[in-house]
Amino acid sequence: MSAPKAPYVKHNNGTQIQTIGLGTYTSLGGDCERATLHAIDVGYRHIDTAYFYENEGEVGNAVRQKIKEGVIKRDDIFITTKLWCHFHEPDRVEYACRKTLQNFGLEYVDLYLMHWPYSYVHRSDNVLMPTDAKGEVELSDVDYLDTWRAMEKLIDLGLVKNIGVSNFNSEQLKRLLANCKIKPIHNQIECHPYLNQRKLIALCKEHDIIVTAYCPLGRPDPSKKQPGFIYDAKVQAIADKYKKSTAQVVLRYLIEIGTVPLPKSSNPKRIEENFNIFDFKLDAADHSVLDSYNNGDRLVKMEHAVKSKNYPFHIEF
Ligand SMILES: NC(=O)C1=CN([C@@H]2O[C@H](COP(=O)(O)OP(=O)(O)OC[C@H]3O[C@@H](n4cnc5c(N)ncnc54)[C@H](OP(=O)(O)O)[C@@H]3O)[C@@H](O)[C@H]2O)C=CC1
Ligand SMILES: O=C1CO[C@H](CO)[C@@H](O)[C@@H]1O
Repeated sequence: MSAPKAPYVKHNNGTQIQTIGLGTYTSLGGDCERATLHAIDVGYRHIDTAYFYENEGEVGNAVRQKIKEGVIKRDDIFITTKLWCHFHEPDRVEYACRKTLQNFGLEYVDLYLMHWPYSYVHRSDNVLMPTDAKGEVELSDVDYLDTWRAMEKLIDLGLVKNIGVSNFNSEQLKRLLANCKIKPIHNQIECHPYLNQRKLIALCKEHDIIVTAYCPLGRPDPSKKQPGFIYDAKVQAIADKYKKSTAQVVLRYLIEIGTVPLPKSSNPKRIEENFNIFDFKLDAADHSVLDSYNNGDRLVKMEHAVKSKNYPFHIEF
């Protein structure tokens, strides 16, 4: 299968990242491996996973198989994974990263993100959401600056090529930028027409931080009363104009407003569809329609962490 071309964004440090990545959250039980294999054949060179998704092994199997088949070399593909909240104590960070690399069966990852700015207590490596007797998630108060300093060391150790953050708000980003040796190259945030994040994107751009957009399709669900914007008539009208699907229109929108979307799919046809977006461009009128959906609705609220001083969603952006 010949791979269609997808553009790359370039960071000031020389790192290049394909402007679309395969999301993998909830891809499990072989689906993630099959999805990653297919995505690589289709032309994806950017895969997003996390320790929390419990599928790093499946991503690693697929990547190693494609390297073995000669389809890609290791440095053709950009793999992002994330440090989970129970590994934030600085003396757990290197251990967590090595464990992740073991899961992948790889020697390094291209990007290691701090998944959230808040932290949990560590009960065991496999207890991802530790809860107390009342069933409440046990938060801890590790300062993300301390976690970050431990992440900086991973670069010198050769375990990761780049480091970044996820779900950081504007104040957390500014505090981190003012107190770090190595600046984050990424902030991965929820971004879609209901929450288009213009202000946070602008701040990131100012500081040379690439924004990856999670939930780019808004986790559509046709069985729901409110199935999501990809089922909306106004988005359908734009899609008809370009002979594209509504998902393709939304992914283009996210690229054109300055993000790198990470659509998750484990369906071969949709994996192809989501990549086939580099032969059209939206016009100003389309942007106005898509901008009009921006009502601030967040899908991922993580309300169990609202009492943490590092909960990111108490402020506007
Ligand atoms: N840093 C963070 O805190 C977070 C990061 N993420 C990352 O972002 C990725 C994307 O976000 P996610 O939450 O998965 O949500 P998405 O918005 O990507 O939605 C995924 C859903 O959309 C369906 N879908 C995919 N393509 C299409 C299409 N073309 N038409 C119709 N339906 C489609 C998928 O079904 P199917 O598989 O059947 O195609 C799946 O049900 C995650 O997988 C993860 O990698 C996500 C949340 C938080
Ligand atoms: O990456 C993630 C996937 O979505 C989850 C919520 O549904 C988040 O907990 C997590 O940050």
